[in-house]
Amino acid sequence: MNSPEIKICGISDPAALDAAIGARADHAGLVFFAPSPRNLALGDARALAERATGRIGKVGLFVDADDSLIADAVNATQLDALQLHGEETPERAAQLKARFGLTVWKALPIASPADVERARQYDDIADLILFDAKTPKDAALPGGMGLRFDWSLLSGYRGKARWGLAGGLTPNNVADAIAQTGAALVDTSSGVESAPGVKDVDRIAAFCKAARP
Ligand SMILES: O=C(O)c1ccccc1NCC(=O)[C@H](O)[C@H](O)COP(=O)(O)O
Repeated sequence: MNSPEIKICGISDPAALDAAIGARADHAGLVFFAPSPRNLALGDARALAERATGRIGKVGLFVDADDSLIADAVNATQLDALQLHGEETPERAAQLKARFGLTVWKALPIASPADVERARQYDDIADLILFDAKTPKDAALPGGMGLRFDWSLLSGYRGKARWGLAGGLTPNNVADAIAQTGAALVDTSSGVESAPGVKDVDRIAAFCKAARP
């Protein structure tokens, strides 16, 4: 089994951050999307980022955000990466990469082979493609809903960019997900929570141990 990088997304309190760091996760996801139960006010994000810097990667999560929101978040937290989780086009992703000079992850919602094929449009732009489960059209969130997709859809994927797997990953299924897909990174949010937006430090530890025994 390959040893993938681990991202714990939707970190919103110091105990969860310390648990991710203690479990040797590689990235902490900080959500800047108001409808999310994990959304961070800039002041809270700044405090978490100060605790994280030098100990874990800081990935800012945005959904079709304008430059000013991204700039405010970057200035407050010195993000290491931007995760674009909306309808951002390759051109928008390239524009943000040029403006902020940061690593750019593009999340793609997956439910069909055609959805996977879209990754090719970001091949020379995104530093990582994050394959995530497509959420229902009327869903409040485009991610972070604990939904899985059919991992076999990725078996034929041969893009240039590194790619990661998200969507419904838990301590109980992440080892299978890695074995089945060979993902270079695994990402979870709901799967390590006791309630939406409430991270469970024991589940964070269990997820990281299962992903990287
Ligand atoms: O986490 C959120 O609240 C969120 C809101 C809006 C867009 C994306 C969001 N999360 C992005 C992530 O990277 C999640 O970790 C990913 O979607 C997997 O979430 P889950 O299925 O809950 O593990």
